[in-house]
Amino acid sequence: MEEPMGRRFAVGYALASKKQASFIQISLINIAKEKSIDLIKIDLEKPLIEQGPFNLVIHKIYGAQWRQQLAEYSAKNPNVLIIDSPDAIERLHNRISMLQVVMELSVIECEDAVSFGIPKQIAVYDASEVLDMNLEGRGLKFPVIAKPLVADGSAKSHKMSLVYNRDGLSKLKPPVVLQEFVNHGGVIFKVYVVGDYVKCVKRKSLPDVNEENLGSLKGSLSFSQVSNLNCVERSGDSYYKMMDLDDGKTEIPPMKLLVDIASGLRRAMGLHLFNFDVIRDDRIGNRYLVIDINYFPGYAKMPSYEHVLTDFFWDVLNHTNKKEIDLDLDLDSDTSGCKNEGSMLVSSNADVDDGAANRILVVDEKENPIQV
Ligand SMILES: Nc1ncnc2c1ncn2[C@@H]1O[C@H](COP(=O)(O)OP(=O)(O)OP(=O)(O)O)[C@@H](O)[C@H]1O
Ligand SMILES: O=P(O)(O)O[C@H]1[C@H](O)[C@@H](O)[C@H](OP(=O)(O)O)[C@@H](OP(=O)(O)O)[C@H]1O
Ligand SMILES: [Mg+2]
Ligand SMILES: [Mg+2]
Repeated sequence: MEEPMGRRFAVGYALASKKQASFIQISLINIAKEKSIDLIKIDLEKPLIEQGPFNLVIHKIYGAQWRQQLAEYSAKNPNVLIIDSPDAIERLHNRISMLQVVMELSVIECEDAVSFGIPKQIAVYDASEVLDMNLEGRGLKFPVIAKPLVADGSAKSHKMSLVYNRDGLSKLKPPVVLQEFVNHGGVIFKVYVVGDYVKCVKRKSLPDVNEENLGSLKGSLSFSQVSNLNCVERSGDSYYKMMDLDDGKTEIPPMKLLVDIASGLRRAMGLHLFNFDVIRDDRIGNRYLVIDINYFPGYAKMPSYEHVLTDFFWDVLNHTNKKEIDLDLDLDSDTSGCKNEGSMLVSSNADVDDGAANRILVVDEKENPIQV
């Protein structure tokens, strides 16, 4: 669709400095400009209400103050799109409510023998609960992953531990979620969603745990952001070349399933910009588990993200009114219209020095890297 002559759109972005540095690449600015879209930084030191005018505001900022600013801005500028609503984003800040929504997607029809779900998990709120907890009685068995209950973007919220046995439980600092560790062949699928666009990439994950070795393993092992460990500064295409895993043998989950989950989540959560992590349960061949959902993830790691995001901005800016965008989440029931790409790897990392890429690094209690 051609833009009307002379009409330009302003997209204000409010992002933490690290996110801004990775997302606001010159390539994105230029591609958006060609489509008459100007990306404008929102100054977080000044009241939002004094900035603009914007046609669309995108944001990933935490806290009550920012929510208040958005509410005031929205009240004064009811026709400006805010993507996404802070209330809708909030659900992803708690690892229980985050995955609960997956369980509510009961309408998805799967091909023969293909199923999806979430790992068994329980929330532990109090340190005293941990010590005499009967895991088995609560439907869990070792090993489990302990994840901070709160997923608020802080470094702390990404600090996890793989707990092999009862000894490992004593070190936990509730509130945490204890989630069954599911062997999945060391590969994770990251499914990026941008409106109705869906893209799946493969990354390295934690290696499988052999049940026979459980007795001999020390209590627990700490780790953080495993799937981002090979992340390098973006330069040209090198970001995703380094990170995407081209092991030549792991097939991605059926794309129809991923697109259906993506559009189900989009509607159920009322969000346009997120990704979700999927593993294949090694115990049951065609069972896929959603283990994490992230708001406004690292899109710059997604091939051609500049075009994908620019097309998305263009689409939402050209809906005739704001209501239509909000309703789009509920009314767009035809998933066959989703733009998705069946195969994940646009690039091969065969030409990349794979020395580091072949290792999974975890950190011990004192943050020393260990190789597993
Ligand atoms: N239930 C599970 N079974 C097996 N491995 C898991 C499980 N949950 C998490 N993992 C592993 O731990 C890693 C981190 O878990 P998770 O994605 O929940 O953390 P996160 O810090 O929120 O990640 P992100 O950086 O994607 O936000 C995953 O990428 C995967 O390698
Ligand atoms: O720190 P928080 O607010 O939790 O957000 C992170 C997400 O949790 C991660 O999922 C993002 O990495 P991926 O895009 O590889 O999933 C990660 O991407 P980034 O490190 O490239 O910004 C972050 O968006
Ligand atoms: Mg994750
Ligand atoms: Mg996460």
